[in-house]
Amino acid sequence: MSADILNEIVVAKKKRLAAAEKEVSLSQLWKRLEQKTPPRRLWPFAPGGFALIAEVKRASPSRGKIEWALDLPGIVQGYAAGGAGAVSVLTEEDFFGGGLRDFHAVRELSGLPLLRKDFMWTEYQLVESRVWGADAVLLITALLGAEALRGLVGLARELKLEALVECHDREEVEQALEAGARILGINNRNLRTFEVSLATTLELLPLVPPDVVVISESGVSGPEDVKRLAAAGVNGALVGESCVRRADPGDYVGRLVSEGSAAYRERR
Ligand SMILES: O=P(O)(O)OC[C@@H](O)[C@@H](O)c1c[nH]c2ccccc12
Repeated sequence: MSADILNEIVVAKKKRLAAAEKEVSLSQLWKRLEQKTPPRRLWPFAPGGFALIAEVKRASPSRGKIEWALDLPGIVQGYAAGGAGAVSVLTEEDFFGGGLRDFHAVRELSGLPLLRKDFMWTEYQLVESRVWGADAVLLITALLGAEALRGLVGLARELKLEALVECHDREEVEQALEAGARILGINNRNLRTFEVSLATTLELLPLVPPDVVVISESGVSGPEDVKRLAAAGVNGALVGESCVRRADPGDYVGRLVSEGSAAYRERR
């Protein structure tokens, strides 16, 4: 596997996209959208509070297989019982073992707001996300660049999808804010090198105005991490691996939510 995994993922995704467009055209997707109910808000993720996005993740390029044969109903019920504010579902097939089939299954299992997590740069993918019942989508600044990001943030707004705009450094935070992002995801993992450090979130946090929500993504491995982030004023954490590996995802998510919320309240 080459060092620049992001490019490899994009190459694979392009093939998948071409196949999808052959099956269902963009205009057919827009038509299907007409029958859909409006998306839910990511309501707990307001500036001034702390909430958790728990992720459904079978595998990743950095870890290989994490929980390949997930017990989806068990995990999703656990996430809801533990008080997760939203669920993130990986739909990338070739490197994360996900898919829209997982997304659909989770949609059927849960009334929680759902984030579609994929590598997206086209109108087709955003409309498709809404058709499959997504409430929010991930937009990766490193993948898009400033101009494309601005276009997709606008399109997401038109579609009434919330956008979690992912950044990893100062320049990307600036691009995301200029694009009009209201929910910023600061990824502690460098998507090119896989290095993970919670310090990334803590360092970039002061660049973000108070009315923009900040979610710390990746590498959260327990309540201590969540406490550290919430105490610094971070509004939420997106947690995958450490949640899906648990035999008791509900208890674990419950602890993350209560410790994070307490640390956020007690912060000043
Ligand atoms: O499993 P972790 O380390 O808790 O990470 C979850 C999530 O942040 C990670 O899956 C992620 C963040 N940004 C992404 C972009 C694409 C794919 C995956 C991701």
